[in-house]
Amino acid sequence: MAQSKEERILNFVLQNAIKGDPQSVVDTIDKYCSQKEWAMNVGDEKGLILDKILEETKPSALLELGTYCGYSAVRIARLLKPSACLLTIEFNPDFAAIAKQMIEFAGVQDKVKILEGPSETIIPQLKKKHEVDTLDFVFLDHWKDRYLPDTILLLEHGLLRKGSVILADNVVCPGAPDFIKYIRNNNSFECTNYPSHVEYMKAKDAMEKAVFLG
Ligand SMILES: Oc1cc(-c2ccc(F)cc2)cc2nccnc12
Ligand SMILES: [Mg+2]
Repeated sequence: MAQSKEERILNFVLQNAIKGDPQSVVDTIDKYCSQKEWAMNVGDEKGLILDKILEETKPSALLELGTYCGYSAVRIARLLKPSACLLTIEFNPDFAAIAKQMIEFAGVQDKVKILEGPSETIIPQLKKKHEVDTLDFVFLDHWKDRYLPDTILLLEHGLLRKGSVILADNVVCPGAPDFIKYIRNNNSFECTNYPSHVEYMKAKDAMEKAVFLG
């Protein structure tokens, strides 16, 4: 069976990165995806914005929507304190299987838990099934038409607290206009836009940070 692009990315990491070194895994994925095959990782340019917001927030309970190959899960986990935990939801089982191996190779498996399935099913289970109280940080990087409904689900299920940070990738390209319209007009959120570019490309993109005010 022909290898998928995601399998090629994983194999390149397994053969070229340093086992147990998350920075080398991040750098190796960026090298492959900028030089060989484009893939929808948040990438190095937007990754630095993500790093900075994580270092400011110092979160303990984190949720990511859209694991893909595990690039941002490894990128996030490398900055977390030992007691912190990142839950990452991935709908596609093939992607989830790749991400699991990527996260284990990077050595961050103790801080990351992959939840396989649709976000609309898993988010309502976070409190009772996954022992979440409230989330300090949420990274939205899945299908853009799920950003708004999943944000509303987080609110409805009491998963946000005063100061919770939501960071959304791709608010320019591919874009999430309904999410942006909602979050910027909702007085319970303080929004900041971070202009950038599509990963590994010159095309414009941006990230949006929304702090929940309670
Ligand atoms: O970061 C991203 C970029 C793109 C994407 C696709 C095609 C283009 F032409 C440009 C950008 C899609 C994404 N889907 C889910 C999560 N993240 C994505
Ligand atoms: Mg993205």
